Amino acid sequence: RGLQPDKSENQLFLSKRVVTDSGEIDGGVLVNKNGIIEGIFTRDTIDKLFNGYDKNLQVIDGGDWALMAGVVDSHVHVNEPGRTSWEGFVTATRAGAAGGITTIVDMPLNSVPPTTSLENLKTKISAAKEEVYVDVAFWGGLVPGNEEELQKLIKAGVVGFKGFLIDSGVSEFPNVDGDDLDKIFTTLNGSDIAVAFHAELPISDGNNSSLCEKCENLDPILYSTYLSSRPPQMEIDAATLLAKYITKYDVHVHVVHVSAAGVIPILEKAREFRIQNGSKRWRGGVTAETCHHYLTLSSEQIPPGRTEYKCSPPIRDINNKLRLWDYIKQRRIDLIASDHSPSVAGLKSPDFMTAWGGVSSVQFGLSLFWTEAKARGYSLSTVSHFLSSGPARLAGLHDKKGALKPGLDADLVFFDPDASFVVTPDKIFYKNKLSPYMYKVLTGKVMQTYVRGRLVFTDGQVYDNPQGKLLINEEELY
Ligand SMILES: NC(=O)N[C@H]1NC(=O)NC1=O
Ligand SMILES: [Zn+2]
Ligand SMILES: [Zn+2]
Repeated sequence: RGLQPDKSENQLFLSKRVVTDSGEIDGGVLVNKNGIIEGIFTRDTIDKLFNGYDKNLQVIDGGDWALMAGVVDSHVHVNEPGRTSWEGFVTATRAGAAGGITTIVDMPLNSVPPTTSLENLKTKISAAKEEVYVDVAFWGGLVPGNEEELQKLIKAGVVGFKGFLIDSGVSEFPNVDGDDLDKIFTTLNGSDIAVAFHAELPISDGNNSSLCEKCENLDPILYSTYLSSRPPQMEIDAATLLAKYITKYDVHVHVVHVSAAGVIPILEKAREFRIQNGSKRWRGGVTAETCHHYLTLSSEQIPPGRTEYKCSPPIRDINNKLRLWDYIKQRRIDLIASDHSPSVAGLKSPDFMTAWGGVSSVQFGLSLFWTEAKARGYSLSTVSHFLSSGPARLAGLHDKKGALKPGLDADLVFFDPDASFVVTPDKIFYKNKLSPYMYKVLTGKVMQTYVRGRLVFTDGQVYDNPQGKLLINEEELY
């Protein structure tokens, strides 16, 4: 596919279902030449204001397709440079475009080097700069001893920091422990940005804290063996530790990929303490994310040897999944992301104990969430709340991204909420065509994606000339 049409005109996107924060309207979104939303109008107003339409106005009529804010996926492991055979900026952002994702936020680990210093961020940026199909922002990484890099990374425009409380699976990104946490929280006290944690703590049984003492005699081909090696208590213990820091320091703490539902009340108690003490931060500066795989899948349905389902924390039982959905309903979870953490097929051998932990799903988030959400009676506004505005708010991008509102970037998706499709390898744009959703039927299909008013995906194809930008402070880098 060649070049897309120039964006030299104002545009009017029409839809019978324009999805705003407060519900759907029959109307349109006016976008200026710079790709910024000028206004949202009802059909009546459009007929009056744009009577006969201006010659210089390009009208794009989606008809019955819903018009939504682009998805912001705040949790994507792009892995470039260093593990580019696992994923890369070209493939991850093309997959994003095909999935209605208009901004991804890259995780600091699995790339070599990891994003733990300003120099390393520059290395990553030179890899990303060549070609991105949607906008890309960056998390910085927290590892033992990199405190002096944090302010530099903030200046360079990282959206926040991410650290592990348990082995990360890659040796160049060691986890942080008690002493490191004291330093990190002291260094970042009062800062605006979020500090995100992979929140599992190893269970210590006294003298040995191996992850799988008791599982050694169990069959590693069975999912249940892996599941029993990472019980909910590991997430509960980590959340309890973070709650202590939340009450001591003024830092936005975000827990990524909550699987164990019991984490949520612990974080809420810590948030309540913050709010009682006058915190003016969004959600008291305590937020929780869960992922599509925890809301879509459950442990009972994972076949032996199918390690494309392996991730950490693990996918738990159906009761846990239903509790997470209750928290979604009650808006006690703040956002949903993919945690797309791919690898090459060779690392996904049938042994659950040794296979790479990570699910690939960037590109399918919108349809995955809608498949479950529609069946539960949720609106598309709810979808945008969890997939667009929540993640944009976490990443501090809410003045540019995440909603259909005047002044924000015209990152738009035409979504057919009634269509369905089967996930097949030929539809996948990310690099390694592995997925726990392979051959599953999903409801809701991304028809077109626009980044700042520019068409990047249509008719199942991504346009060849990339329109994405890196969301960094370029002038602070060189
Ligand atoms: N290193 C890495 O990406 N780990 C991720 N994979 C996963 O399943 N959970 C993670 O945190
Ligand atoms: Zn993680
Ligand atoms: Zn992750």
